[in-house]
Amino acid sequence: MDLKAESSNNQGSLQNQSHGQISHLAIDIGGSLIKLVYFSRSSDGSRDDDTNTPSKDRISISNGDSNVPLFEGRLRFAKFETSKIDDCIEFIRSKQLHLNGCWHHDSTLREKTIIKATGGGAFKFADLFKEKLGVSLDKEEEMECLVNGANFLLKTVQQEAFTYTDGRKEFVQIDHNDLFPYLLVNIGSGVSMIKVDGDRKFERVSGTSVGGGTFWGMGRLLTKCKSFDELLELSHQGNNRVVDMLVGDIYGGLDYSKIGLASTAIASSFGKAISEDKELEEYKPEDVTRSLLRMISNNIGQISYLNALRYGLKRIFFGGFFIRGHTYTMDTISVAVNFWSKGEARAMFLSHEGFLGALGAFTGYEKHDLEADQSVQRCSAKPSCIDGKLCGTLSSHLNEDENMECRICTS
Ligand SMILES: Nc1ncnc2c1ncn2[C@@H]1O[C@H](COP(=O)(O)OP(=O)(O)O)[C@@H](O)[C@H]1O
Ligand SMILES: CC(C)(COP(=O)(O)O)[C@@H](O)C(=O)NCCC(=O)O
Repeated sequence: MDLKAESSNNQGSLQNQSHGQISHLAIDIGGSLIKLVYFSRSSDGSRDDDTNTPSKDRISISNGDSNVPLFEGRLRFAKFETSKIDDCIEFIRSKQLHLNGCWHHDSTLREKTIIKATGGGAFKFADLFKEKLGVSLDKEEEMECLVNGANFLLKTVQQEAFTYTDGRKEFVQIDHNDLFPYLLVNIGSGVSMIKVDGDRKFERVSGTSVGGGTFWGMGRLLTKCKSFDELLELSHQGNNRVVDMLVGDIYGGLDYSKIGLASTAIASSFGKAISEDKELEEYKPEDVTRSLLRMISNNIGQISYLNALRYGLKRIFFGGFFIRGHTYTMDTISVAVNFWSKGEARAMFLSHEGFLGALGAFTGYEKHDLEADQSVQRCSAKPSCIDGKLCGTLSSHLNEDENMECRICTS
């Protein structure tokens, strides 16, 4: 297949864009947030139109048969609250991302643009996308997308996984030959725990409904915070000991050494509230928030560890937007895993934490390649790294808009 020729045939539909040429939009519509990943292609082979990105900072797309780059550009990330899905649709429309999801080669089918989509919203909002943008959502299984996204990142991005202990972030070098098995814990609105044994080899072994949605929902009710970030910021300033009942509160300031509990350990989350004659308004919102965050993070850390123990897994990777790169959250989860495993298991975090599902859906474009369907051959364009054939090193950072950008450096 001559992908270059097809690409230039397609030029017409792309010319009107004021930014780099876009292709392969994938979307993950979760209970709380919508995540988008799309590929923005350099039109002149040297620079991204809207970014001044040096030409070495590029992701390459090959036709799957070879590693010869056909397109260069970058993967872009964006997110929206699911409750503001209209803003997301407007964003897609304004950037014309929907015109370049999976574009049919066959002119009779050109009207039928398909976008790879995952998460419950791919079902819930399919009609809305059809009605507002005229696109069909090609549904990819959510757990499969999470695993594909995690495996892709762990194999491709140099500084993707890191530990967080005692306020120190330390990147972990992943040995590709020794990646499996591991436990993937995705903390979204709810929490899924997946035992990953290889590429496309996995089993969802557990989950809990006490997750990110619980923190955001309860936090909102208890503090009247208007945004998730405000809630996180508050928790940063709080002291959970004002709200939580500690072992020392029960044991007259002493440790309960016989069962290994320090006087400072939490005996009962929110437990102090029962013994004090105080109304909610008399507690500082920052203390309540801190206690809530700690309760939820501890609980997830503990259940994760128990599942790792159940299946003999030493490594636990945490993803999902609940973590939000928040140091206190990561610290609490790390301490919980370390405490319960007596130092045997390690909590690791992912730089692209919230985009696992969307990236996994993005890699789904590969499948069309395998199906070798003439009508969808254009879909066989894919980042060569997804194929496992690395062109370079993917690096990432958070930009000011908190949209993450990641690039492949071809040096
Ligand atoms: N800007 C935000 N708005 C709402 N929730 C956020 C935000 N940033 C992080 N979160 C947290 O991330 C969770 C959603 O994580 P995510 O992985 O996107 O899951 P889902 O796929 O269920 O939407 C929310 O429940 C909340 O705890
Ligand atoms: C149903 C879900 C897979 C949906 O994913 P999400 O939108 O929360 O990312 C997730 O919320 C979940 O795994 N909840 C926990 C359900 C349970 O195992 O009890």
